[in-house]
Amino acid sequence: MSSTEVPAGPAAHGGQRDAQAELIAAAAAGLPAPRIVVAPGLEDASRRAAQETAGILERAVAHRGVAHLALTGGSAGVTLADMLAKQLGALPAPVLGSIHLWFGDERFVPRGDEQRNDLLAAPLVRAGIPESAVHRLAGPEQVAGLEEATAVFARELAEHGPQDGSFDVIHLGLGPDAHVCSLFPAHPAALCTGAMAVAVDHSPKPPPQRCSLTFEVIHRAGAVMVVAGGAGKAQAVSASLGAPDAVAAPASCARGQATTWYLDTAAAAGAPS
Ligand SMILES: O=C1O[C@H](COP(=O)(O)O)[C@@H](O)[C@H](O)[C@H]1O
Repeated sequence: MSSTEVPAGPAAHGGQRDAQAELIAAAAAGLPAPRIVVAPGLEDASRRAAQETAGILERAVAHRGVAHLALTGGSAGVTLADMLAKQLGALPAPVLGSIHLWFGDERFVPRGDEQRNDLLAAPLVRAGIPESAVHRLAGPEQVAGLEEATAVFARELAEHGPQDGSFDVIHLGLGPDAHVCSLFPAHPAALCTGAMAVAVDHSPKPPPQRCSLTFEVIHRAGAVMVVAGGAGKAQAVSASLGAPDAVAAPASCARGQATTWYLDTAAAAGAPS
């Protein structure tokens, strides 16, 4: 099945969508429950995540000669990128030269547009990650449309991405509606199975066209790190740390082989005690 086929898309009937939602929730429920780390502020929470990320990537390069990290956008993405640049800047050049950067989701707007998540790669490139190892979604000025951009991205993932689609680390921000990547509540694209990347049209959050990794890829990751700060995220935290439900709270299905939520105290107000 190609990445551009969205089996749970508008053409999919309700029963099919229900079945895919159940499949995703069951897969998430079979993975280890998230560990929760609470820090005083978003910067501290991001620093903790960045420290653990740098350690995992360094060990991956030592073992396999290569490491793959998917970054997030949004408020957490900004602090995470800065903290990570500090941590990675301390690693030897050959390690930095073996790290590949991807994006858990990207907005389908022109390259360089301020809405692009991939602008967050800048501090990491300044820290020593080669620009050639930054894997960016094509913009509308480069391809015919979102479907083609998603297909090209999925091909790049298959050819140059992690073996078996297993990222070493995936960073995820948390939307106030409990979305992760561009997998939104009640949006058919969130239920895509059988593909690594999915085209997300009519996103409830602007811009309306995006490309996202799927839950299948998130579930295969060695480490999934959800980072969130602020009281505005507390309700989403509460909705997401219960039983997995891909439709009502996609973040509840955001689990990998190991999952950690790094929260500041305000966001952690929504976490179970
Ligand atoms: O649109 C997006 O939103 C989420 C969360 O963003 P925030 O600004 O509410 O923290 C982000 O994780 C995702 O990567 C991004 O594209």
